[in-house]
Amino acid sequence: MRPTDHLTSLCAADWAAATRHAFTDALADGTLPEPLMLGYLRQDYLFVEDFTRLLGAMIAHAPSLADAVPAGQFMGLICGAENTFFQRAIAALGGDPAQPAPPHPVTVAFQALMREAAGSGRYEQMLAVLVVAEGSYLDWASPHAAKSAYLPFWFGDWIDLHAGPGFEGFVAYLRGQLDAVWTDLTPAEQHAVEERFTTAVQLERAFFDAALTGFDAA
Ligand SMILES: Cc1ncc(CN)c(N)n1
Repeated sequence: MRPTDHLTSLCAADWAAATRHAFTDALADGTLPEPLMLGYLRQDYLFVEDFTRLLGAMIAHAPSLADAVPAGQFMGLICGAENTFFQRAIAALGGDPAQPAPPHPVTVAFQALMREAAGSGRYEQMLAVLVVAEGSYLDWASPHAAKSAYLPFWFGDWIDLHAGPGFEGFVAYLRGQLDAVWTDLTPAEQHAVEERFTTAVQLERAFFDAALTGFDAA
């Protein structure tokens, strides 16, 4: 079994819940109330800030230029099209993208996880969080890719950013990086990756649970 399949198998119920969630089902149907999407995007913009720093740390720790280039290209997407999406969508839904939301406890927990991974100095720890963050989004968004063109852009573009051959290739690259380093890790290091990975999946699930309830209600 691939190491990244082993990691997913450790938290299969949470993975399934995070990738087949009522929040994303409603988003893809276009029935998600706009205030819930706005609350989600304002919290997720806080997530993206620390995600960007984590990706930067991962690039800094990549073993070679070839190992770093796909992540460097993805950084351009995050700081380009995705950042612009947040600003456009939050404004269109009635928010102010220049006013950060008060962070919800789930967002705070996710920020802490990403900062710990980024500060660990350990490539595999950084990859554990990145594989979850991008792999879980690929899994929920891909089945809905054909619907995106018929949705308001704040739903449709969010699906498009997480589906399609380019994003599939990026997730495959992240998984390949983690798979490649796994066998050289000590049992303690592998256990630390398992902890980081399963915690990240729990938080992905909790993030969508909170988004469905309404972040602003917290
Ligand atoms: C919480 C969360 N996890 C993952 C992603 C995918 N980039 C995201 N935008 N937000």
